[in-house]
Amino acid sequence: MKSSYLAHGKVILIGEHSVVYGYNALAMPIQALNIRTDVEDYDQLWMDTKLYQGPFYDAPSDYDGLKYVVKTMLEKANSDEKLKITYTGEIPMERGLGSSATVALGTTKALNDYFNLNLSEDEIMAITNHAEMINHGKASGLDAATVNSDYLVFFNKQDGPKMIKSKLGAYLLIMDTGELGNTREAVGLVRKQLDSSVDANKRIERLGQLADDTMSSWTKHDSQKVGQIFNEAQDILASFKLSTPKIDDLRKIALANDALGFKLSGGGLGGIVIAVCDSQQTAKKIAAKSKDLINESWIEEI
Ligand SMILES: C[C@@](O)(CCO)CC(=O)[O-]
Repeated sequence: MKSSYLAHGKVILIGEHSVVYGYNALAMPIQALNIRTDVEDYDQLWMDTKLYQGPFYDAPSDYDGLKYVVKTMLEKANSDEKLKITYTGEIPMERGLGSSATVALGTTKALNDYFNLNLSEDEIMAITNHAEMINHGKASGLDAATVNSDYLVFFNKQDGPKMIKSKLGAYLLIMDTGELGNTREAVGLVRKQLDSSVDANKRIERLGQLADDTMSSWTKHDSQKVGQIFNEAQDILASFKLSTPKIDDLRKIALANDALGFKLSGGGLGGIVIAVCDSQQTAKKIAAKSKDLINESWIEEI
């Protein structure tokens, strides 16, 4: 017997970090980046990824979220079946592209099919979110919701995801700095500042407001305004020490070459950055000018 599930990555447009504290955020799926999870019977419980091939529970601690998913699903199926779980495709890890949520969701859904468990969407998301908690210490649920959506997601912890089908009428340039951004560390760094500074709390609140402002500008197709909001959000994220010298350099290049706005995306401390552009040509020009600083880039119509 065999089952498989293809899950895609995500990019946070605005609201990273503030979403952990209950504010709204906006994130979009990236269909071009995806990972397929295949489950089949085998002579032992086995993991097969590009970076690790071996007994599932002996995998490095980076995979602790997945170990939780497999253990939970085997318990729900009341099974001790030996399985080989193979992950194919690539989403660069620790970049804010949702790789951990993608494989957690893919594993939960593939095992749900394999064992015919018929779990509800809520049960599947609860397992995926718990894996994300294990991976990141504190997870808002935004990543899991977005890798499970084919549309833009407006999200807060209380109400969950709301699908947004309208387009802004612009292009999003996504650039991978190649620097590993550790989400657990980034979330902890913000937490520490919030615990000791009233001003830090005001800045997080403002970040939440900026997500609301983005949503209203989005429905008015006001890409200039969204660009301005991105720039302010980047200033706030940088004030929490989540930016890096490379991100700061990329910002200068993007803004000097007609980007409407620029910010980091995801946990920060490296990872990906995003720029809103009025045309595909502008996005391509910025990517070309940034080529010595980045690993890869993608352009999405938004
Ligand atoms: C930094 C953060 O807001 C996004 C990580 O992709 C954490 C979270 O939402 O769980």
